[in-house]
Formats: sequence, C-alpha cells, structure tokens
Amino acid sequence: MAMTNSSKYTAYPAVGLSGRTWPDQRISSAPVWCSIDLRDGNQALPVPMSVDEKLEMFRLLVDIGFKEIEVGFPAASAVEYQFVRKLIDEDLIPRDVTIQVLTQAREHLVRRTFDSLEGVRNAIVHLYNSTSTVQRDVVFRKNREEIKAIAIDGARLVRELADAAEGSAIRFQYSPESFTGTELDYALEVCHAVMGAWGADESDRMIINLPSTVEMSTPNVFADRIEWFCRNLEHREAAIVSVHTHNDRGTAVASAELALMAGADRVEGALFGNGERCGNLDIVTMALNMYTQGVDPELDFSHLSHTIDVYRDCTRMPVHPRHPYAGELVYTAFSGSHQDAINKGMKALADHDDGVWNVPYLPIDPKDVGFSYKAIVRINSQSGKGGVAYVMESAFGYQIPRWMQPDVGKVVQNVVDEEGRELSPDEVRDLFVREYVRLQEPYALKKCHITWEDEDPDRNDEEATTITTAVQKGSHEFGFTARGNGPVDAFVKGFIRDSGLEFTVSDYAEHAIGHSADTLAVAYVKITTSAGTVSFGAGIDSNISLASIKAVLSAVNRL
Ligand SMILES: CC(=O)SCCNC(=O)CCNC(=O)[C@H](O)C(C)(C)COP(=O)(O)OP(=O)(O)OC[C@H]1O[C@@H](n2cnc3c(N)ncnc32)[C@H](O)[C@@H]1OP(=O)(O)O
Ligand SMILES: CC(C)C(=O)C(=O)O
Ligand SMILES: [Mg+2]
Repeated sequence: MAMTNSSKYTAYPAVGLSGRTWPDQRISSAPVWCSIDLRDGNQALPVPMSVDEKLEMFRLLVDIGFKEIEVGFPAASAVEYQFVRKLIDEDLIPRDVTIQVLTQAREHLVRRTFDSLEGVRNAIVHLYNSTSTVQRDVVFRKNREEIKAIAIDGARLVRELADAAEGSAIRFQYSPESFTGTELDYALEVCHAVMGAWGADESDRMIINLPSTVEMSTPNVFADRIEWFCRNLEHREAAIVSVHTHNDRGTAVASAELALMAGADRVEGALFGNGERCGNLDIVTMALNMYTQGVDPELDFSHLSHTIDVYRDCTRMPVHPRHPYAGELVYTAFSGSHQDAINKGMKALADHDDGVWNVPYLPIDPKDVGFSYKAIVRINSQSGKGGVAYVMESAFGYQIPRWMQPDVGKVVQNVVDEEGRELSPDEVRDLFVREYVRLQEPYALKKCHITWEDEDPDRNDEEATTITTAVQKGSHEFGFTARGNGPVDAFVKGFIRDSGLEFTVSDYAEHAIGHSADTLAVAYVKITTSAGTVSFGAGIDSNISLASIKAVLSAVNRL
C-alpha cells in the first residue's frame, strides 16, 4: 500500500520568534549533564535492570563523571525503590554526586518517593505532569487551570516534604511533560506557577526541564521555543533551564545542541541514546561532538569499549555498528579513496605533529576514546592500493613503495573480487608474500656468495662487488660469477649473461622490519624487460644484500 495519508498529519507550528540570537551562538563550555540511563533508559527496556545491574551502571556513570544521575522512579516498582534505598543505606553515592528521582505529580507517589529518600544527603526530586493539548483532552479530560493545579499541588507537597526531610538537601525539578505538544505560553504559565509554589529564588534555583517528550519539529523550531521560553521566563535567575530531548525524528542531539545555544543550561540524556521509543538524546555523541570542537565536555569517554561493554551487559541493548563515535565500523574505511587519504593523513601527522588532529575522514583520533588504529582500514572489494599499503605497514611494518602499490593493490583486488569477502590483515600479508616473494619457479637461488674488494659494503665503485651464485631452473642448475657496483648490479649482470633474459632494474627500495636480533630486511624491485614488460618482486632476508637479490629473482619469476 502506498503512503497516501499524509493529510492526516498536521505541520508543527512555528514560534514566530523575531530577532532570534541562537544561530550566532557557539557552545563553548560543558552544560550541567544529567544521566537518565537508570530511569528513562531503564523504563524503556524490554527487561528493566535488576538492582545489581543498576548499581553497575551507576558506578559506570560516576566514573564517566556525571554529577547528577536520575536513578529511578522509586514509586514505580520494588526494584526501583530498593535501588534508591541501597544507594543511601550503603553510602554508595559519592559526595559530589546528586541523585535525582522522578515522580508524577500525584500525592501517593510523591509521598512514596520521599520515603525512598529518607537519610539521603543530596537529592533532586523531579516532579512532572503532562501539559500537552492532546493529553489534557484525551488522558486527563481537564482544562488548562485544572492541569496547572496538578502541578502546583505537586510542587507544594514536594516543598512541604522537602522541608520536613531533616539532614537532606533536596533540590527541585519540574517538567511540563510533553512540552513539545504544549502551547508555549501555557507551558510558561505552568512553570511560573510551579516556581511560585516552590518558592524558587536565586539562592534556591529550581530546575525547569523542558522535554521534547515526543520530538515533533526540526531542531531550529525547538531552539526557537527554548529561546522564547528563556526570554519570557520571569526570574530567569531563579531557574536552571534544562532540556530532555527524544529522538523520534532522529535529531535529539541537534535539538539539544541548538537548545544550549538558545540559552539552556542543562542537558538530560542517556548513553548511546537509550530511552523511550527512538531513545533519548545520546550523551556520548553530544559530549564527543563538543570534544571534537575543542571544548572539554567534562565527561570521560576515554574507555569507550568498556562503556559499551557495561551498557550492553546492563541493558541488553546493542550499540549499532555505525553509532557515532562508538560503533564498531565508525573507525573503519573500506573504500579505496578514503583509505588512501587516511593513510596519507596519518603519515603527514607522524611527520609533522603540531598537536592538531587533521586526518581526512576521521573526525576524532580513535586513541582519544580508547580505540587503536588497528582496524581503521579493512580490505574488501571497495578497497584500493592505499588501504593495502596501510594494512601492510600498520600491521606488519612493510613499507611498500609508492611505485609498487598499484600492482599490489590490483593483486589484492582480484582476490577479494573473486572471493567476495573481506580479507584479514594476515590474509593480505600472506597474499603479498605468496605473490611477490616468489623464489622457487622457474628460477631458484641455491647458493649466493658476495664479496667486496675492500670488504667495505658502503663502497659503490664500479665492479667492486663480486657475486658467485648457483641458480636452478627446473632440473638444470647453472652458476655464475659476476662483478658490479653492488650485489644487485652484479647479480643482474651475471643472470642476464647466463639466462638469456634482458631486463633492467628500474626501481628499488629496501627497509628493515623488527628489532635487534629479529631484524629482517625487505627489498622491493621493479624490473623492465627490453620488450617493455614490467614486473615487481620482493625479497626478505636477514641479510640486506640477499633480500635484494631475492627480490630481483622474484620479479623475474613473476614475469
Ligand atoms: C515521559 C515519561 O517518561 S514519564 C515517566 C514514565 N515512567 C513511568 O511510567 C514509570 C513506570 N510507571 C509506573 O510504574 C506506573 O505507571 C505508576 C506507578 C507511575 C502509576 O501506576 P498506576 O497508577 O497503577 O497506573 P497508570 O500509570 O496506568 O495510571 C494512569 C492514571 O494516572 C493518571 N495520571 C497520570 N499522571 C497523573 C498526574 N500527574 N496526576 C494525576 N493523575 C495522573 C492518568 O490519568 C490515569 O488515570 P485513570 O486511572 O483515571 O485513567
Ligand atoms: C519525565 C519526562 C521528563 C520525560 O521523560 C519526558 O518528557 O520525556
Ligand atoms: Mg523522556
């Protein structure tokens, strides 16, 4: 069936804000972060967390650096209640961390919530009731005044119970739930009433949390709403304006970022965007977005794989392979031109590191979030020569020269095309060795003795090096002695003379691999025959002269 019913949906209204300032603002410091993993994230799970899992998640959140953590909805269930009790009874809340608990504005739930908090040092009691038009009409069947009264009564009760909670510093947060479905002027009116009932002032600022309970508009419209709200809020100094964005349209992070530019002070969200329906704002993404703009997010995601592991264990939710910053494929390039650019970018950085990260296709240094460079480049049919060269160098130390890379790239491409799958780095190396270090057929080097006239290997005089070899071709063995300005020159001269083949060495490179006693030399050559055919070969040996002679023979064998 085709989608022909768009007329049953209505467009979200614009705010009509004149002289908006948020487009010119920049995010230059971290907001107050509040994790809602243990509440909104938890309430949306098919299997909510157990007390032990909540505790493991709580410890992770503390380690990441959250100072405000919504730990649950204690009136909702036994687990939720017990978890809050456990944190308090076992003194598990660090002194610089404030727990937050959510309750509907209903008397029995508010009272139960305060019971759960008995003996807490610091807490935020988060009260909400839905203010949206649709919920007023179909859920509560109450008018604007009646809905406002629910909020005021709730705030008064919270104030009364907070005042009675001796030894506990209780702060207050109110959410006009479904703010995005609420007329702006009415949301403001309810918040003013709640601030009055709570008695908020500059010395006792309350948190006004404006949720996009359901994300209904483009982020710019949400930002307009936040700027309008902040502008029109009486006693702005008595409020911490917070946002709590959901991801129904896929723009929860963008909405929260623009909301900060529009004047919000605080952001609620969850790791990897867990939460109702399409989730909440993803705090990992938002924090790392800030980080990659040079702003310290004051949250530590330097052990992101550990964060992912704990998150998966506790929530039983996966992290998508393409999840920003965290997915297992986001630091991987398969396509050739990306691989080539990354390879060159990493080299440029190694040659000239001025402390500024500037590598094509990698908006963040994987090491900053605890990932290695190992899997940045992976080889499949989309890959190119640069990627193969990167894998060979980063995984095994082979520095395939630029003039040989196209040939190696083609060899690898043929294999992945044929096999229709990814090749592991080991398979790429094995293929390289099998293909380019060809020493047996048709010619096999049986013996090779090299002497220098004055035993000075650096000497480069014409004819200063003498080589004596035995070479086998099928069942026939021939040997020769030849002189040249170095081992390769001497070998080529002798080989051409005795084999009848005509070629020159048109490119040559060598380097060492490994350390101390295990060091090996690798040589790469390109030969060109008199008929113009080119062939590439490589040789590996503990002796550099032998490595280069083997490379020549490999190239001859590949002709
Ligand atoms: C956007 C959010 O994420 S909000 C947070 C949501 N979180 C949760 O819901 C946590 C899990 N919830 C629960 O465990 C339960 O829903 C509880 C414990 C909160 C409430 O349980 P119950 O009262 O048994 O059930 P339920 O939630 O279905 O109650 C709905 C009733 O409460 C009413 N209600 C909801 N909020 C309010 C309010 N603030 N004031 C007065 N009545 C309210 C509804 O109108 C409905 O009334 P009705 O019974 O007359 O139809
Ligand atoms: C309780 C509120 C803040 C909420 O989760 C929402 O509106 O999405
Ligand atoms: Mg929510």
